[in-house]
Amino acid sequence: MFRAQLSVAWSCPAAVGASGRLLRTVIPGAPGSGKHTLALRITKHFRLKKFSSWDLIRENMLRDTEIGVLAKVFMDQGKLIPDDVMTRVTLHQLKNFSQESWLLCGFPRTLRQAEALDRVYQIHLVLNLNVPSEVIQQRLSARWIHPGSGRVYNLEFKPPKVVGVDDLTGEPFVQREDDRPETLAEGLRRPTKPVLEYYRKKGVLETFSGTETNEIWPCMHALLQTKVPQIDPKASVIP
Ligand SMILES: Nc1nc2c(ncn2[C@@H]2O[C@H](COP(=O)(O)OP(=O)(O)O)[C@@H](O)[C@H]2O)c(=O)[nH]1
Ligand SMILES: Nc1ncnc2c1ncn2[C@@H]1O[C@H](COP(=O)(O)OP(=O)(O)O)[C@@H](O)[C@H]1O
Repeated sequence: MFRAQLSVAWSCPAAVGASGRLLRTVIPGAPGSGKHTLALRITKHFRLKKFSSWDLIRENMLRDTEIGVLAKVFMDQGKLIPDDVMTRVTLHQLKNFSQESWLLCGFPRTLRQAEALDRVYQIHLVLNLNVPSEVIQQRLSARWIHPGSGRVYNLEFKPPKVVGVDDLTGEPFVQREDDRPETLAEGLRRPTKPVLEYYRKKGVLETFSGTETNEIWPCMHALLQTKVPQIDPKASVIP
């Protein structure tokens, strides 16, 4: 059993965020490692604007854009979307938020994406999730999503109010094609080792190991408290 722990010493000066400097954070994360669940908690507690690569892709797929059609081909095979496409949509989205602190969820996952991001923005903090593969397999077999909004459920961890339908719209939810054990086993959607090594060398990588999001969250919360203003400093860490 893993214990939630920070395996790398905190490296950024405590003044970041508190000094009013913009904080650029990324949470790359393997499928099922809990990055979306944690990113939602982060934005509930801290003044960070969240961008999720999955939201960007999903919106394009729903609108049937050229990018959406292309993305679907790769996603259906359980693969990552090509670097140039993913980088272009992400950087385009960030352009309008040059004066805000942000959190990128699911990007970058390859060295090329990290380098492209670096050419435009200095990344101050990388939240790396280290969750055992067998735990991931189990979670994803129980992951259901509402395709319209991207809201994520889990029959064990975050069950809907009514089985089979989205809490807000009452519309049916579905399982993702690419959450099949066969596609996951290939590990094609994991952030690659070079991308993590790239950030480790820059001294911005913070690794959280654990089998439960609720175990990782207090550690992540404690770290973020030193770097970015909280929405309500008196609010409890409990999500
Ligand atoms: N059993 C269990 N499920 C979790 C936990 N954390 C997240 N989940 C669920 O696992 C699935 C994957 O989490 P998600 O945040 O979507 O992972 P992502 O693919 O890294 O964004 C979702 O269905 C979550 O509701 C946990 O600690 N335990
Ligand atoms: N940074 C990225 N580079 C390439 N493809 C991506 C990236 N982020 C998301 N995608 C594509 O969108 C899909 C859904 O994204 P997300 O929900 O974040 O993935 P997962 O749960 O698989 O980690 C991914 O499986 C992948 O096909």
